[in-house]
Amino acid sequence: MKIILLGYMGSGKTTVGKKLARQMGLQFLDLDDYIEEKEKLSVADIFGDKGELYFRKKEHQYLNELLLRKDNFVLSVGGGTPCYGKNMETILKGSENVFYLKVPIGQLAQRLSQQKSTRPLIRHIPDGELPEFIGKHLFERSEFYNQAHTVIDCGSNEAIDIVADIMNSMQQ
Ligand SMILES: Nc1ncnc2c1ncn2[C@@H]1O[C@H](COP(=O)(O)OP(=O)(O)O)[C@@H](O)[C@H]1O
Ligand SMILES: O=C(O)C1=C[C@@H](OP(=O)(O)O)[C@@H](O)[C@H](O)C1
Ligand SMILES: [Mg+2]
Repeated sequence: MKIILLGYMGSGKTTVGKKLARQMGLQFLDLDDYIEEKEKLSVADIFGDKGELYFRKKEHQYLNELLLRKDNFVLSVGGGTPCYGKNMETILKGSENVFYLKVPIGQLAQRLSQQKSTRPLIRHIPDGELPEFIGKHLFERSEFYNQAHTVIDCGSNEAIDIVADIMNSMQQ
C-alpha cells in the first residue's frame, strides 16, 4: 500500500507522515528529504543557488522515481509538488490513498512564522502579512489539493488524532 500526504507548507505532512508510517509499520519517505539527499543540498540552498525552476524539475524527477518503486510506503510530498507539471496526475496514478491535510490559515501562519528559514517561498514575508499571503496562495493551490481522494479537516487537532482520522478513513 502506498499512502501519499499533501497540503500547504506547515500543514504537518512530514510530522503526520512519520507517525502514520510508524503506526502502520510502513516505511516513511519525505520528498524534500529525498531531494536533499540526492542533490546533497538543503531545499533552501537549492532555491538560493540554483533557483526554483531547477528545484521543480528535480521535484518532478524524484517524485516519479519514488512512485515507480514496488515497495509500500507513506510519502509526504512538498507543499508545491501537486501544483506543477503533471505531478497531481502522477500522484493519483501512483496511489489509491491520497490525503489532503487541510489546516486553517491562522494555524498555518502561526506555525510558519517560526519556520521561515527552511521555507524559501515565505522567507521574506513579514509575519503580519503571512495570513494574507497564505490565503491567496492556498486559493491558487486548492484546485490541486482538492483532487486528493480524501480531505482531512485537521482544524487544531494534534498530529496523533490526525493519524487516527487517516487510518479510520482507510478502514471505511
Ligand atoms: N497537528 C499539529 N499540531 C500542532 N503543530 C503541528 C502539527 N503538525 C505539525 N505541527 C508543527 O508544524 C510545523 C510544520 O510541520 P511539518 O510536518 O514540517 O509540515 P509540512 O511538512 O507540511 O510542511 C512543525 O513545527 C510541526 O511540529
Ligand atoms: O510549498 C512549496 O512550494 C514548498 C514546500 C516545501 O515543503 P513543505 O510543504 O514540507 O514545507 C518545500 O518543498 C519547498 O520549500 C517548496
Ligand atoms: Mg515537509
